[in-house]
Amino acid sequence: MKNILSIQSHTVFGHAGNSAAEFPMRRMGANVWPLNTVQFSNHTQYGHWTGTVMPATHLTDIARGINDIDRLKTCDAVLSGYLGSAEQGEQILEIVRMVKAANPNAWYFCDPVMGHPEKGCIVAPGVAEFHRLYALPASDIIAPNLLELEILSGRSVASVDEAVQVSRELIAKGPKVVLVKHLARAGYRSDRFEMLLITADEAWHISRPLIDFGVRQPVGVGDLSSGLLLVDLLHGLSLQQSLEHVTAAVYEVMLKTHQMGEYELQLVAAQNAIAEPVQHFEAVKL
Ligand SMILES: Nc1ncnc2c1ncn2[C@@H]1O[C@H](COP(=O)(O)OP(=O)(O)O)[C@@H](O)[C@H]1O
Ligand SMILES: Cc1ncc(COP(=O)(O)O)c(C=O)c1O
Ligand SMILES: [Mg+2]
Repeated sequence: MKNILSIQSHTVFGHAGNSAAEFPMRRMGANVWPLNTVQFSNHTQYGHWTGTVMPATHLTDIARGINDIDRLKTCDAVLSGYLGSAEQGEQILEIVRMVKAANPNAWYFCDPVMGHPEKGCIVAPGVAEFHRLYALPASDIIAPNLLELEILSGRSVASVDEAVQVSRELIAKGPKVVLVKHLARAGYRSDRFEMLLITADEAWHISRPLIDFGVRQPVGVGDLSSGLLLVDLLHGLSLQQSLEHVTAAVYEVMLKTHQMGEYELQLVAAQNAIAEPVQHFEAVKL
């Protein structure tokens, strides 16, 4: 069994952060150790929420406790996502160092959640800078959406070719794999949802249909995509197989959510389709 220390938000109601990633990762057969950066009533795109941002040292305190019982050496990957404060970022990198000291083969998978002015995802000040300056070089795999790719690289990205080029610039700074989770306006077509999976010498493109959710787009899609990709790669799937599985599984969740007329991702209802999607999309090597 693979063990994943997943450091993200927890929403008591609905699905974002760990509340979007934990169950699907388990459903795919990985052990998940959820470590929550915040405990909120609901995700921030509702516009208001209640709850608490964990003190930054709470994160290292928990990791130290796992080290004290000598289990950190069984951790195969640290996954980070939505942070409650920039200070938490420093502690997460300390945790990555602790895990890698205990298991030199462990990976650090960073989903650089930065907030989204148009969508209304709200993230604390300093978190974007933390991801650009410190998390990027420390990561083994990084999974930005288009805006995050532009902020990480300091470059504007208007096409698939540019996205590949800029991803390779990120790879030169640390990570070995870049997942561009949503190409949006930089994709080939405006009526498709497109992603890229890039290494130093491979680039894979995939696309699936867009579903009309109106103005209320479901949240947590990125968190779900990152979690599933990490499990697939840990299980030894190829880049192509992993990208195809993530795309189909997330599409199944989106379809189920739309069919049920819900705003929150219907992860439990779609669980069998996450594990064995009926949908299939082919990744194309660029
Ligand atoms: N098939 C689909 N049809 C319509 N919208 C989709 C589909 N798949 C994903 N989305 C939407 O695309 C957006 C992806 O968000 P984005 O900001 O690019 O990444 P992240 O989820 O990491 O924030 C989300 O708002 C999600 O609801
Ligand atoms: C608490 C919380 N966690 C995580 C996210 C990230 O969600 P997504 O996967 O859509 O980027 C959000 C977005 O609003 C959020 O409010
Ligand atoms: Mg995201």
